[in-house]
Amino acid sequence: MTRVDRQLKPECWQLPDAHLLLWRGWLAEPEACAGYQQLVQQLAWQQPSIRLFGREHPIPRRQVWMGDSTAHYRYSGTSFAPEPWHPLVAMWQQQLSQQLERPFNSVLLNWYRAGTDHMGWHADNEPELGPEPGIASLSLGQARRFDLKHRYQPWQLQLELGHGDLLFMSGSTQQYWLHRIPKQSRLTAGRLNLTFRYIVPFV
Ligand SMILES: O=C(O)CCC(=O)C(=O)O
Ligand SMILES: [Fe+2]
Repeated sequence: MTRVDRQLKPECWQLPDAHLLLWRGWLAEPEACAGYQQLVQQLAWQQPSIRLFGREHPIPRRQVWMGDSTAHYRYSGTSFAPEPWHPLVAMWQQQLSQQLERPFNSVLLNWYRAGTDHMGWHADNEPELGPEPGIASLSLGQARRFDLKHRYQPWQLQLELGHGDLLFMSGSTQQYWLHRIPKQSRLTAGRLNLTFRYIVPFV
């Protein structure tokens, strides 16, 4: 994919308290396909447990935390050191920082092996992300539904994130809106999602 293609206008929504931009096909088909295969095969996928109402539950998907060594990530009371950058992911990180004009020093990769893997309602509002985090989310593989709902108003939005699509969430989105990847049990193919973030370094 050329630079010119990537400057295509994104889709955007006039949503109160949110700022969302979506570039369909930010990665061209061959690059997206090769990326999916490489990352699924080469990364050390984990299934950590999270504590919910006093009980430990393994997350319903696989994940890897990757980034600069200073970008620690706190999850369920524990601080995780990131895996070193995979060269392909490092290349996308640089392209995204340039296009979106902001630094990203880490990425959470989620692998949904089939439609039964999912992620519940949450916001990416951890204190180490700062007050108005910019989150760049790149999807590869099976298209999945991405739901958003306002925390205080009866407003919802459903998007579909497809192979190679880039979604950028910024401004007050994480403060006012929750998002999730619901189960779609009939889907059998896998999907990868990479959320590039900037974590205030932990020294
Ligand atoms: O898989 C997705 O598209 C969403 C991932 C997500 O919300 C997250 O990593 O915080
Ligand atoms: Fe999220």
